[in-house]
Amino acid sequence: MSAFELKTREDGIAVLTMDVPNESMNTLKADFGEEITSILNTIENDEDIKAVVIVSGKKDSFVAGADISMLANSESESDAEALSTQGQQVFDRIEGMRKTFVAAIDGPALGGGLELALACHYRVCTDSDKTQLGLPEVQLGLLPGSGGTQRLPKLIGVQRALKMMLTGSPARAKQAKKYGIVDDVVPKSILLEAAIKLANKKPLTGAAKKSVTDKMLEDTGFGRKILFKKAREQTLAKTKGNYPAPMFIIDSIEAGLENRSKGYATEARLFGKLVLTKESKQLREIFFATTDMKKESGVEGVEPRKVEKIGVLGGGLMGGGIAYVSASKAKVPVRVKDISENGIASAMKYSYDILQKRVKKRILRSSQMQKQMANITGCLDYSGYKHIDMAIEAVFESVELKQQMVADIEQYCDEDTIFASNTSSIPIRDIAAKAKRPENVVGLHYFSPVDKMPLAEVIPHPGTSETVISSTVAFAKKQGKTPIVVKDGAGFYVNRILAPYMSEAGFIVMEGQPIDSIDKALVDFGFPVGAFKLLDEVGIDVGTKIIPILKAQFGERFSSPNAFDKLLENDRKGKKNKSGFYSYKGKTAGKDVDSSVYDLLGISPVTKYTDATIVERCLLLMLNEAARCLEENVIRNPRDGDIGAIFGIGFPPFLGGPFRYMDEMGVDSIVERLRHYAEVYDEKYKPADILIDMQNNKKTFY
Ligand SMILES: C[C@H](O)CC(=O)SCCNC(=O)CCNC(=O)[C@H](O)C(C)(C)COP(=O)(O)OP(=O)(O)OC[C@H]1O[C@@H](n2cnc3c(N)ncnc32)[C@H](O)[C@@H]1OP(=O)(O)O
Repeated sequence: MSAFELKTREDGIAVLTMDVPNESMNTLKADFGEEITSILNTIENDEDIKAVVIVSGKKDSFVAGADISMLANSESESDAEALSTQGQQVFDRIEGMRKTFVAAIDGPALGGGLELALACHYRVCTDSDKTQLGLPEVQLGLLPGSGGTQRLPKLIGVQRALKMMLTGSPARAKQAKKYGIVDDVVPKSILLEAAIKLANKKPLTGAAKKSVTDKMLEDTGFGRKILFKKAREQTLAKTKGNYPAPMFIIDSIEAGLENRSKGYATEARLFGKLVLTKESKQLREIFFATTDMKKESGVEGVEPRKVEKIGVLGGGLMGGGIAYVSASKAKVPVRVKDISENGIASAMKYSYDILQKRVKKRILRSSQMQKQMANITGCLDYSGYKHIDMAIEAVFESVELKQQMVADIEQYCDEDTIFASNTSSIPIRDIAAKAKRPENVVGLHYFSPVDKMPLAEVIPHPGTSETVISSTVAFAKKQGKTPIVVKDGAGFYVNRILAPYMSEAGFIVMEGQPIDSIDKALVDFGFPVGAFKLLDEVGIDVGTKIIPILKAQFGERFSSPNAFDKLLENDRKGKKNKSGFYSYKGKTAGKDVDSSVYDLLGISPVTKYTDATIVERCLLLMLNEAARCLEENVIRNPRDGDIGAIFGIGFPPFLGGPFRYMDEMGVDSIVERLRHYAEVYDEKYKPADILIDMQNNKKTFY
């Protein structure tokens, strides 16, 4: 079966439908080459064909880019470069045709899919929520390798194109029109009609309309020098040199502005290099892991119940975030219960602020915003709770309070209403201990800020029913989360591996190492923020609360510096009360360490350790604990452990997660370093049994 079908209409406009057999989404594959060439020959030679409209035969999607799995077949940089050149040549031919090509886009047009559309002379897309146009290659450690780095800057200007390619964020329909990526946005029902209208125009390629300032910056040698210098500086500040792709994107765009053929050659050569990098391989694995996880139900073969109406208990920061993702992503009515009207108002404001921004950016229409806001209502009692399918609890961390919430839900709601607790530290079995229907109780642990962090931990206790597990997993997915099912116990998975890493950063400070030097070492290594910045963000009170719980279950290896109690006695809670490790006063709020913290801790800061030692000491404890979690079946497999760490903590994605990283480094070397620190420093570094066993049997995690 062929992936393409060309049908010429009576008016001389040919409709080229792409529909890759046996796949849910169209992707571009190297072996389409011959077929496409033959179709283009037909189009060129058939005088009855005046113009071409490219459409997708798939429901709700255009083309999702080059086939990512195909890239693994490239054995050398030149193999991968050849893939890029092949794509460039096909798209060049389309652009150079004397017949008009129009891309009619409904759903995602990403990567190579958008590059195909950019090679067409005109583009029209639907106003569907699913429509998105972007070049997300950077998220795979790649660059747009089929002319994207050359055509997008021409079409929408260098600065906007740079931003889109460096972040990988796609544009929604309205934004795409505003930026000039598409010529028109129409309802789905008239997509073909609109495309045909454009097909009757001459085959001209579009160019960005620029302001005088943009012309100065983008179209003069001097301006470009400034622009690219700044882009490189900003990129390096963000990537710390850990990701090669963004710099290569800048190089390719710059080369193309100097000279067309140099631009295309640079793009292909650098694409070839990137495909073979370790970073891109790890990022591609993350893509495959997350697509696999989208298909999993949490319990094989157990159908989830529908969750069509929910309650959120507690309107604080977490409750507000949970209400937002439920109303806006899962699109279900949410009833927020709080003990004060202020609590309800703050939960509503959480959604209002985010939605308002989206309206301003033209991602959302005002009417859509109103509809989503109308999905959130509040109450001070349990009115409106009778028929909710799930109550998600996000109240203060007290087991008695949470048990009371379970009893309330059992009293006011239906018999099968699920009670999901967003506790970050209390074992779920304790919350369920007094429940009449413990089978309905489950943990559903989000990460702050809820609207941004993609992970959710689903935590059954031994009595949770399988249907409750699969229903919770399904609902978390509807909220846009990637859920992992983890075993009940202190800290579950993510906080359990984070805690020793954070505490170790604390011990290093107590030895006198400056706070900012520790944070910088961790950020340069690839973490999104340093340990102390993170504690300030999360709240020192909240962050340290989990330590005694972990220590009670797992013992001394979870100790943290006693001196941290002094911070709490001093009412240092972090950013929320403008008093933490960093200073939150004045213009540089959050940038500089608040030096009075050293007096409080009784230390005089002096640099003692190299970045490598700091990172190694913190990281090894995290890796060792992750290995223990696998050993104890807290996580189901290394893949869940990697995704959990990347999506929940921001473990450097280019390293693939703790388990892929250990495989990459070699279990031998991890064990050797752990033993070294256990001998010279503290026995908490004693390697987990699973690591020693793997070393003896020469095993890897994957
Ligand atoms: C030379 C070029 O410049 C290089 C490139 O184009 S690199 C590729 C760039 N494109 C991308 O990064 C887009 C990747 N895809 C996505 O982000 C998402 O799949 C999407 C937003 C398009 C759709 O998401 P969603 O609706 O949740 O569907 P999702 O489950 O992810 O995908 C559906 C199927 O398409 C597959 N798929 C989607 N994009 C794919 C791609 N580019 N390559 C291979 N498979 C892909 C998925 O693996 C999945 O396969 P399955 O049905 O066998 O499990």
